[in-house]
Amino acid sequence: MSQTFKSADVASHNKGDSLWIIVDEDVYDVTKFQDEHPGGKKILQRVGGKDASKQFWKYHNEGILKKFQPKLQIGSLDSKPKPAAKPAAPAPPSTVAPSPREEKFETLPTPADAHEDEEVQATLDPYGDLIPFADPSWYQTYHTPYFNETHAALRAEVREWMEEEIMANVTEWDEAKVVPDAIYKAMGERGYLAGLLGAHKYPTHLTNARVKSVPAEKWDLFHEMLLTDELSRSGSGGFVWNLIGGYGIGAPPVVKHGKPALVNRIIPEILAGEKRICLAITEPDAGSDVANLTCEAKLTKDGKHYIVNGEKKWITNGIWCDYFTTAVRTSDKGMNGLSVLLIERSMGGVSTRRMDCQGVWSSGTTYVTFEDVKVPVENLIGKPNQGFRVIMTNFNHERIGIIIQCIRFSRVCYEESIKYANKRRTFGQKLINHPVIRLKLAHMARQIEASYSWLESLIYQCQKMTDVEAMLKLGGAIAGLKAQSTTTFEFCAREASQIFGGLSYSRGGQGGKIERLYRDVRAYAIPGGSEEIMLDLSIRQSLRVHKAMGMKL
Ligand code: HEM
Repeated sequence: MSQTFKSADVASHNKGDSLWIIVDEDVYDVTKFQDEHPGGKKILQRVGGKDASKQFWKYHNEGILKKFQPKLQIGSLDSKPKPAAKPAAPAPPSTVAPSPREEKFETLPTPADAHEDEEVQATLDPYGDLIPFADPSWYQTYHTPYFNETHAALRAEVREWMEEEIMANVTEWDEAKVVPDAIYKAMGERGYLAGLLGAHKYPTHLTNARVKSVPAEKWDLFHEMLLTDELSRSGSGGFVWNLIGGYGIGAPPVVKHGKPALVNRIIPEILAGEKRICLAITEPDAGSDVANLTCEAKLTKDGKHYIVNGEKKWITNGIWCDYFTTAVRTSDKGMNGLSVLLIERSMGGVSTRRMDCQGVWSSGTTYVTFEDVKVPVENLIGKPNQGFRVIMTNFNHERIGIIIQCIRFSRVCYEESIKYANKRRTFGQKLINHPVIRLKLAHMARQIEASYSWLESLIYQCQKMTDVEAMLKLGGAIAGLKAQSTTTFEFCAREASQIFGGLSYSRGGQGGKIERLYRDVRAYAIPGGSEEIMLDLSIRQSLRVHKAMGMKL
């Protein structure tokens, strides 16, 4: 925005027929916009020709400016400092430029002997808004044994994308119940889909896409965790599930247990973001109780195909998917009669319809029917009647994804609340000065930090173990943390809602993220194993493992 104005130039545009306002030293022409302003036109006219920054920030959050700037901003005041030139390539993590709203931060001197201690890594530069507990502590100069410069570089890359192309649109997409295909495609091109496979190594053999800021050979599970975490800053389960809800649970079983010919045929296009895949397990009558699934697959007499008939319900992304990683019954022996088949929409007999749900609107929750779908035996994932094992191995990855999202959504609730509490005044005080509000924030923060520390430690264990070892040894703890993170999310959404009051009861606006997340809670507390099932499993499974280790009771 090259045009500059003096305050006096702006002052003359103070009537309905030519109405300009100033926000943060930028000049906006709201003449045409005033009639559509949701807050009314009179309120704009009252500040016509003036600096309306104070009033603007009282009623809006940052997203509004980002969204309307291209349309309404006509220039800046001559008093506004010129922005620093943007680096051409992503800045190395040690020189990540603070955003204009960031405060300058003086890094405390590090004890010289810290570098001699191998266990203590150098801290990374401060990043983000530096609100305590609103980001993981390693963003805020605290020591970390898990994250290094490659993680910091990925963080900068993803956050830049989110800020520039995603954040301002999330509400609109959620209301429209869809995310543009171009965003999913970008997930492929940016190498993010490949990085989210839950594999210990970046799958260079299946894709040419690379993550710009992280060399493929350095990719680890903490990069994957960070990627999901940063995507979740959107504050929309619908957005995150649209991008990774189906893919993140539908693709890994194929890559891990599918025949090489099948993997090589379908996975590259999926990783490129050109084709979509989902996981179809749950049925109208069987959720966590997977041993009772009834969708049947009968082998043809010539042994070359399965004929699949049955229904699947609450299938994330189903309406948009080309491929369905599907649990089917191939014999009547309970959990020993399940198999997993990769069903392709192009085979015919596959119908999908959108389900209207309480939350995660843009995720495409789907009811699927299979009618005499003829599936070649080459599409069997794993061995016949051993599908239960494939499904179980997948659950850890699914649950960890849910945990990461829930913890970040809890942080979003906390962050939005603490920002709002620092500007909203009641009874002559800012909300933050009321102890009852600080108590709410403290209860949110303690649960967020406890959950996140457990998450980091479990990711580290996963990084060190094989999938099978992790499935056996960590299944209990991961189930426990899933329940911990969903209850934390529910708590934070509720408390944030109390802090925002009516603003989180109506959709959109300042409390919009809270209203949406409050509706999204159940989409996390129920699927992937409900809280009740998770808590029970956490003890049962852990006891079983520790008995095998030689536990003495
Ligand atoms: C660039 C200028 C502005 C734009 C683009 C804008 C945009 C919007 C939008 C999109 C909303 C709907 C609620 C939301 O999504 O947050 C809104 C609501 C509102 N705006 Fe503005 N606005 C501008 C300036 C102002 C100014 C200067 C004032 C006050 C002097 C103001 C007062 C309000 C009020 C009171 C509401 C209703 C808030 C509520 O529902 O709680 N706006 N505005």
